[in-house]
Amino acid sequence: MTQTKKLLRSLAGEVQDVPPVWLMRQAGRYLPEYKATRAQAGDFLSLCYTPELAAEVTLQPIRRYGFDGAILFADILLIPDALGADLTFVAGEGPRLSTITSAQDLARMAPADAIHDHLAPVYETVRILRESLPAETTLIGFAGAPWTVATYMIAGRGTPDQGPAHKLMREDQATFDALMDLLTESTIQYLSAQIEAGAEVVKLFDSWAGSLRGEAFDRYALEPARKIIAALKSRYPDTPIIAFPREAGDRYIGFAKATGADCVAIDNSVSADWAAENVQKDGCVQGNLAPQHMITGGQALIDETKRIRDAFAGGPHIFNLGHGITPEADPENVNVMLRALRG
Ligand SMILES: Cc1c2[nH]c(c1CCC(=O)O)Cc1[nH]c(c(CCC(=O)O)c1C)Cc1[nH]c(c(CCC(=O)O)c1C)Cc1[nH]c(c(C)c1CCC(=O)O)C2
Repeated sequence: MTQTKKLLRSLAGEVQDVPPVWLMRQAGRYLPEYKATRAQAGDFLSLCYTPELAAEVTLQPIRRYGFDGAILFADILLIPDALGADLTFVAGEGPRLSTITSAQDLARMAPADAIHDHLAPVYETVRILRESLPAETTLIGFAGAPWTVATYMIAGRGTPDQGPAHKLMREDQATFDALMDLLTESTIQYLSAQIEAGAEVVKLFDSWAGSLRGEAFDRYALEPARKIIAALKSRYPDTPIIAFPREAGDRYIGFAKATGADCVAIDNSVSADWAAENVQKDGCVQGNLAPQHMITGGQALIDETKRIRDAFAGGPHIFNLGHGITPEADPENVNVMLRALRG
């Protein structure tokens, strides 16, 4: 079928004069309407698990900006929560979970196929969104990649260097590998259910891929992505998949080919010129404006937006940031970016 949605056209390999655009974390605390709905929900997890409210915050940035992609409002830590990791979000401090530092800790987790009751509200959010999004907007589902999710499950919180996860990998590889396998299987099941409910694209966030080097990158970033993508493609061959091995550096080269991803999202630690030459030669790329420009704005935001658009103009491209938009961003700067991009 020939695609009419802009985002799906780029994912199918089409080169467009004006690329489709959406922003990581586009539903978030920089928007006053998000803060209002979050207050109504009470806390972040209640927002994630209340389909009508999760759908509402997903739609807010679409109404305000007309992005080409709407990303399901949820979180990568909902899989650990569904597995029994007792997730909470401490205001101003981020996520807290039970820790996994031994085979006994891991044995307390539920099996992969037990996640669906807990995650049913997320699938319901997807169904609501497919009915309420504008016809031209593509719905993106997502999950965290096993390594990134494992770093939170092992440490019980976010860590600057993923130290606890590296330690478990080194000292008890059997437990580490078993956790990675559990997450790989859970992710296949979770993303399959999102696609069944109506997600048109899925994205795999490996936010901490950059702390894996050499053979560890192959084994714990590349290989799980390959397995997940192969399983999804065998069931849903027409659903495009975006992989985001953040801060992979030169390991971005060949990542799409090695994993079967239709698009690789590029963070802003590499230049657009470099990524166009080395990564986009294999297919669609997404990225890679530095999120700080959404705080600072001005002519630099306009110039950078155009420079990135032009650097990627020779191949399929989805315009986005290199990482999530931050709470300090000025909502008006998103309009400045959109005018520069589309004008
Ligand atoms: C590592 C990670 C997480 N979550 C996510 C990642 C991977 C992407 C990345 O690297 O940023 C992904 C994510 N988190 C959220 C989305 C929703 C969709 C969207 O992008 O708009 C997505 C795709 C909502 C959220 N997830 C979170 C918020 C803020 C919660 C709030 O409203 O207080 C949002 C909008 C909370 C969250 N969630 C997570 C952390 C560490 C935190 C706390 C830090 C913070 O507050 O930003 C885990």
